Amino acid sequence: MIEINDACKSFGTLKALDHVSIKIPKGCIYGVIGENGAGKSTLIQALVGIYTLDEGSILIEGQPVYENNEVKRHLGYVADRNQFFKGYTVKQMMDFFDLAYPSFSVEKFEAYNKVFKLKKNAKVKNLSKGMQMRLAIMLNIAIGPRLLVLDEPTSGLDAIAKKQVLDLIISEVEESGMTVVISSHHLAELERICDEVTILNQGKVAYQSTVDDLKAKVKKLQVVFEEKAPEDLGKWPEIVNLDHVGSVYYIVTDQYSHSFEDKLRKNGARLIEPIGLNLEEVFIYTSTVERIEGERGKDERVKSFNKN
Ligand SMILES: Nc1ncnc2c1ncn2[C@@H]1O[C@H](COP(=O)(O)OP(=O)(O)OP(=O)(O)O)[C@@H](O)[C@H]1O
Repeated sequence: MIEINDACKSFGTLKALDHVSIKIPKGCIYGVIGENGAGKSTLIQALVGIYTLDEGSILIEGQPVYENNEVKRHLGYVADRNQFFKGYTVKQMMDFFDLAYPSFSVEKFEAYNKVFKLKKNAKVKNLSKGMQMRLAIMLNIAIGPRLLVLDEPTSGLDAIAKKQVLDLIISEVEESGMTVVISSHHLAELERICDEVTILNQGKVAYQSTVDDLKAKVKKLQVVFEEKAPEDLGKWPEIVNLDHVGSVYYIVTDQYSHSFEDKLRKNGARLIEPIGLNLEEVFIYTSTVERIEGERGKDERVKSFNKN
């Protein structure tokens, strides 16, 4: 279990993390998603013990991670830009990891490399960005980590390599029960592999949910009203985006339920048809809504979009 409690981190006056709290169950694949500059890398670097926090705490299985070698021994970290030793070959990097991590398995590395096919005598600096990313992922999974943290692991990978990387992560989680934290703005990929996600927006938690819940609550509805749409429709608290083409209204809600449909019907809706949303669209709609944690943890919402 990983507990991120009220994490705050500023760079000068910029709040890169603003009271972020996340609980990650063991064996979970957890997605941290957000736009450029949302704070994903800052959170990840605090999680792996590179940054200290200004306020709050991060505990991995009850232990702080910063300057804690015992915790770091069981932690794999794939950064968005990985640092390798200049002039080292793939084999030398493997030997280095074998020396540094008691749990590193050369056999596992060799098995992964049957899929990823890196030349062992190739110099790492001569590998493409995608190949370097594959190497970093193989090295870190071969540690057999309890926690694997990946910052934008699929950036720079072609479609086939992306699938291979994500499939490898899923099969390792199934086999070893490790916990994975993965950041990305490639949401379509996370949707496939993640159990839970936190959406960050300007350093704050904008949304936090299981992927299934998120998709069940955030829905786009196509609605036709008997006569005119209610005057105040754009002000309804359940609605995060509203559009219409002629008499057809497109309503995005982040509080979908049968009672919301009943409310629409009581207000003259004659036809209500859900339209599928993928996580990418869910992200776009929810990141326009800032959530402010109230004193008792109750969500109070400020809607930043322009209501019709
Ligand atoms: N070392 C630093 N010094 C100053 N500002 C920083 C530093 N690291 C990050 N920031 C700022 O903090 C904010 C969050 O950055 P961060 O890299 O965590 O975002 P991100 O969500 O990972 O973005 P991206 O998807 O572009 O990688 C940004 O405004 C960034 O400019």
